[in-house]
Amino acid sequence: MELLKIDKITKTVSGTIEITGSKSETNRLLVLQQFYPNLKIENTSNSDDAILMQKALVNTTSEVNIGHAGTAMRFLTSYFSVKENSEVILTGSHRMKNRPVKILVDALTSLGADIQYVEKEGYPPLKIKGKKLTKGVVEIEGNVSSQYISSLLLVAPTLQNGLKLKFKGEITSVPYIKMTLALLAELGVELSWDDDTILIQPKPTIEDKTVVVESDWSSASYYYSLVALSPNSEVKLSSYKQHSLQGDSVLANIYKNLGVETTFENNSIILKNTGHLNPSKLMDLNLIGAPDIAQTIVVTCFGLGMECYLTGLHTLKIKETDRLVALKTEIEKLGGKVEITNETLQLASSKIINENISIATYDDHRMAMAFAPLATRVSIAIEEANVVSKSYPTFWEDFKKVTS
Ligand SMILES: O=C(O)C1=C[C@@H](OP(=O)(O)O)[C@@H](O)[C@H](O)C1
Ligand SMILES: C=C(OP(=O)(O)O)C(=O)O
Repeated sequence: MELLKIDKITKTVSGTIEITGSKSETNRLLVLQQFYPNLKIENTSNSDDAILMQKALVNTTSEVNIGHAGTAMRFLTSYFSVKENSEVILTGSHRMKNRPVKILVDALTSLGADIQYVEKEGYPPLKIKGKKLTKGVVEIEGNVSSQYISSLLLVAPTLQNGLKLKFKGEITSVPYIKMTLALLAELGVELSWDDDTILIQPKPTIEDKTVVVESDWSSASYYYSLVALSPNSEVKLSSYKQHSLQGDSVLANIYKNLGVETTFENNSIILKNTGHLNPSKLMDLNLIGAPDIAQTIVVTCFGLGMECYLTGLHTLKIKETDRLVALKTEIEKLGGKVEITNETLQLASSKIINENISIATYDDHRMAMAFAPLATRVSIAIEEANVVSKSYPTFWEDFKKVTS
């Protein structure tokens, strides 16, 4: 699928959709399942990134190519470092070769790992020779990506003395670190987090355990946007919990201010357009804990003609693309006005002026999915629409189901 043209939506948005398990939870549990084979996982993510992860973990060849899957790249760096007697080249897409891993590689090397850069220092591909790591204390910078920390935490209970991890400076995307710790705790790993130090005790085996993954909140964000932009709309999504491990569940609170009410019913959430919205209100949010929903929120505000000021966005520059630049470029094509710095984005209250604009997606699934709800306003086209498969392969079928 190359260019996907979406006609202006005229129908009231409604319907029921099943979304598969969180990509983040799935990728953590898949690593843990290698250490604890009696762990069973249900409602796993059907995303490309989870499938790539699953294949990489059972790889027997000399090279693993992880494509665009950043979380998988970071988690596998630690996984292969502790896999004794293995040797692998861990590589990825062109973009992956420009997403930094030095902080993680330095931390693993200080624990005794054998990792070499194959091309550019600080970036994949990596040549990793797996060995027993005998050290158990590490210091790490926390402000670039939480994935480095989660990566270390996931292998920590397999180290002979566990791990004492001390942060240097601020920490970004904290809910993802808490998710990692919560999953370890669910498997019976003893751990603590006090001030700047996390302690993980060794855990060679676990009791039989089945974990049912909650569905993906980042994927749910596109329906929040669609409902916010569509009067009288109602969409039901399964399977969600009121007490989520996913930081993106903050969506339910954020979208209250964008006219969407969330009701938890059995295992589902029902999103309803309340019609209560004050478009002259400024959306002023710090998204340091939920970076993946930034694009969705900016586009919703643009569609509603609202001003929005987002902070805590410094990690967006090193994701699938530079998401700050991508947002500015594409919103301005439609007639909006956006100002960005390295960590903030300001959207002026503006109207969509141009129709039938083709939105570039920059190999970024979230660019495609975030802009789709603007079809409630104008006919629009999405370039390379199949990029969505990175996290949500059935997105277009599901989107069509509730919009036509
Ligand atoms: O640990 C995870 O599953 C993730 C952590 C976040 O990355 P950063 O910590 O790099 O912001 C997030 O953006 C990514 O999509 C998934
Ligand atoms: C940033 C993302 O993923 P990753 O870092 O795993 O490529 C994402 O899914 O938005």
